Amino acid sequence: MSDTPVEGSFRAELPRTALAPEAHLSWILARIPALPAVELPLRDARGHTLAQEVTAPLPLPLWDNSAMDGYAVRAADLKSASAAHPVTLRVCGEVAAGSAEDPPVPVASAVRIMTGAPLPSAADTVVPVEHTRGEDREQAWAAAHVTVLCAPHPGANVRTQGEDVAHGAVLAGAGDELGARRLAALAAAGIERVSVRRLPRVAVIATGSELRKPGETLRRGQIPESNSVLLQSLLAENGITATAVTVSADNVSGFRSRLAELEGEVDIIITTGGVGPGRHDIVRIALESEPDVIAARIAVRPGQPQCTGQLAGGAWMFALPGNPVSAAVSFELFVRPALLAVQGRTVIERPRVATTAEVPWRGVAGRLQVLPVRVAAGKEGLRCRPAVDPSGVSHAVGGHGAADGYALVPADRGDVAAGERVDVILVGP
Ligand SMILES: Nc1nc2c(c(=O)[nH]1)N[C@H]1C(S)=C(S)[C@@H](COP(=O)(O)OP(=O)(O)OC[C@H]3O[C@@H](n4cnc5c(N)ncnc54)[C@H](O)[C@@H]3O)O[C@H]1N2
Ligand code: MOO
Repeated sequence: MSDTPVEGSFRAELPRTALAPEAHLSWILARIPALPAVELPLRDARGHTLAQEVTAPLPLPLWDNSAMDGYAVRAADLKSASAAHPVTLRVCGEVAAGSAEDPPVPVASAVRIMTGAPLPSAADTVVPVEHTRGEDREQAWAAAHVTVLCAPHPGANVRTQGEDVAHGAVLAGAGDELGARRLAALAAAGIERVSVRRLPRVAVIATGSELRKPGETLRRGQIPESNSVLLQSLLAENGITATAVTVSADNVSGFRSRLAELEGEVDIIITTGGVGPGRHDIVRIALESEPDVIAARIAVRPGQPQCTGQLAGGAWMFALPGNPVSAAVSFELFVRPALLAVQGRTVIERPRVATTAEVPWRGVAGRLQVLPVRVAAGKEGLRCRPAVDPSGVSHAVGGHGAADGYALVPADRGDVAAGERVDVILVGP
């Protein structure tokens, strides 16, 4: 019995004209729906993207305060102070961090002050305790009279109100990612809740009748399935926990039922496999009835065949090729930027770093070559070398596992010679 998944006719070819990868990404970004804003407590907002600009409701620092443990003084009282001619001031109070007091500082007097305590209004300068002597040489702090051994600059060791962030200044913009540092800045300014974009709900479906769980006994023709691990992990690297991860056989009706189950449950579906022109390439076949999904051939290697667009059920579909490195490169070029764009992220491109090719390799005429590379730091900057054989990249999941970057060789560049400059995006281990 034939296990051909569908009978009858279907488009057996991908479009002959290849679309530039930039044009394909622009097509996606112009259509993929943006996610709604939600309000979250600051502590739950890490990894989210701000939906609105945030301004500082309080200045940072909140008020003038001490940067040192020492004495709050009037600098004018200490103009003549030096180790040879110390000046003695009367100690008339103490403020610690948390104190609400504002003790007076009469002329020729000082207030003991601790780091972070509000500077008394009558003082303008702090002298660190190390630059003073108390009455008792064994004891650093003075009880009633402190002797100052140097003349401080007016304003020394004072952190002035708003010197870090002025009241009302922009702390973070719409489209900024909330990482640890930004969250701490918002918390310091007294912000408790933020308006962020909801994270995308993403389902992964790996398709292929040859696929078995890693570790399972394999008969001829079967292989351990790896793309779902790849995609689930790439999503996690982008702060997204996959809503559902499934592996399905090459069967059009089974695949369509899975899409129907996911309707309304997810924003984005990422599949791998079955987008080629083969008779069992069921993803492309199942998607032919979707009016807003395109089957495209992209001028890139690897990652050439792609089906993408909005399903009638509402979710956005990224049907990536099954070859493991093709799937990984497709995620990097098209899915990752789209995941950021739907969250309103301002910067969606990864920075490119300049490297030197350690060895020569053949380019891919007429297509962007995305070559997995290993990047190392040398005396003259970064160097890169292919992590896989450049002539057979798309299936080379093993070598790809050791890559930490992708070299981008433009379609019109030709071959790469040893010692030439190559742009690389660093993707990490
Ligand atoms: N006549 C043509 N054949 C092919 C063309 C073409 O233009 N004309 N394009 C080639 C290119 S380029 C690619 S890329 C692939 C796209 O293939 P599919 O998306 O249909 O992927 P499959 O055929 O299902 O699988 C390809 C390959 O990858 C292995 N695979 C698939 N899924 C997984 C998984 N989850 N884990 C591990 N390995 C997986 C699969 O066993 C195949 O070896 O088509 C070319 N052919
Ligand atoms: O375009 Mo395919 O993705 O080369 O392997």
